[in-house]
Amino acid sequence: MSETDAHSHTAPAVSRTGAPARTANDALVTLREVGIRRSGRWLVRGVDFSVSRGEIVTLIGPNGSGKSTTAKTAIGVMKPDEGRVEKIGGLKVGYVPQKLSIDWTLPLTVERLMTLTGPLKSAEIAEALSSTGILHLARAEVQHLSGGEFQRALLARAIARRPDLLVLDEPVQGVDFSGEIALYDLIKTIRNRTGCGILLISHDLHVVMAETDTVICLNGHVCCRGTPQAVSQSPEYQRLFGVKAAQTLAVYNHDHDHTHLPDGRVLHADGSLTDHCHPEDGHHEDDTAVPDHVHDESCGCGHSQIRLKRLEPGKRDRA
Ligand SMILES: Nc1ncnc2c1ncn2[C@@H]1O[C@H](COP(=O)(O)OP(=O)(O)OP(=O)(O)O)[C@@H](O)[C@H]1O
Repeated sequence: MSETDAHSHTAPAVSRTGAPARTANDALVTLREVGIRRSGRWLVRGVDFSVSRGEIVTLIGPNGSGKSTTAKTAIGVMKPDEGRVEKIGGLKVGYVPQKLSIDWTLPLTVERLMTLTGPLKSAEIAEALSSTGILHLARAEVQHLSGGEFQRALLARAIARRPDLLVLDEPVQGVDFSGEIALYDLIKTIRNRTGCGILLISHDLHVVMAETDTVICLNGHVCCRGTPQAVSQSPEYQRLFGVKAAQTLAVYNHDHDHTHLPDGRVLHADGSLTDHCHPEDGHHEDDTAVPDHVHDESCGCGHSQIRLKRLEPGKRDRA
């Protein structure tokens, strides 16, 4: 799609073509003016972006806007009818598809699910399950997992082979709100720990965590792109999702003000150690924010490691 296309409008701080500087270097995969045509119609056209190491790029857009098509094209499952996809040599991809064909009537353990797409050593399985917090479910039947546990199992399978690029097509489906936040937090942790690039698909911006580096808003073509805050303010996003959506949009940020040590003690941001984390112990910052936290059983005190803040559009919390 050309720059003069009627659907391409450049808004302040949201560039139709200008991805952040970091994407120019070290790109794992780059889509250049990609178009996919099926049954005589263009599903997407003029799609242009890259994902670099350590970068989280999120595709948002309405149903049928071409998010999955674009992700599949990025990893080579679909071939472009115009434009091209460039990848670094030997690119290793981990993929969590939107739909999975599993025969739910057959017994299938989490361990077995991990190896359905190829062999893995037990140490690799254990490490991946441990990273996603479900090592204790290794022998559990997949059909008995909760929505959040199942998504964690799929994530574990995708990261087990240490991919350079992780492609996650709606990784929070079937997960409740606090579970969504925890999963996005986990995805960010994986990115921070491994340095992989992540291409994430989400329906809309309100669940996209502020740590997403670049949001690309699709509707058969790239409507706009930029940071979550910038995209939420762009005329293209507001046209697509409605001004009300942008006004009521909350980009959720969280910050860890304490760390749980292996021995059960809690290391606070000010360097002090306590046996528990109590909101009233004076270490927590601004616990009056609404909503200020979700319950996390691992905390042991009814207070969460993850604190949530509903931000007004355009405002950014502490990193
Ligand atoms: N192989 C195909 N042949 C024909 N049409 C297709 C094919 N694959 C996808 N489509 C159509 O392309 C459009 C985009 O589909 P896609 O799954 O990429 O959208 P999406 O943005 O991921 O949607 P959703 O949010 O509902 O998951 C849809 O109208 C879909 O019906």
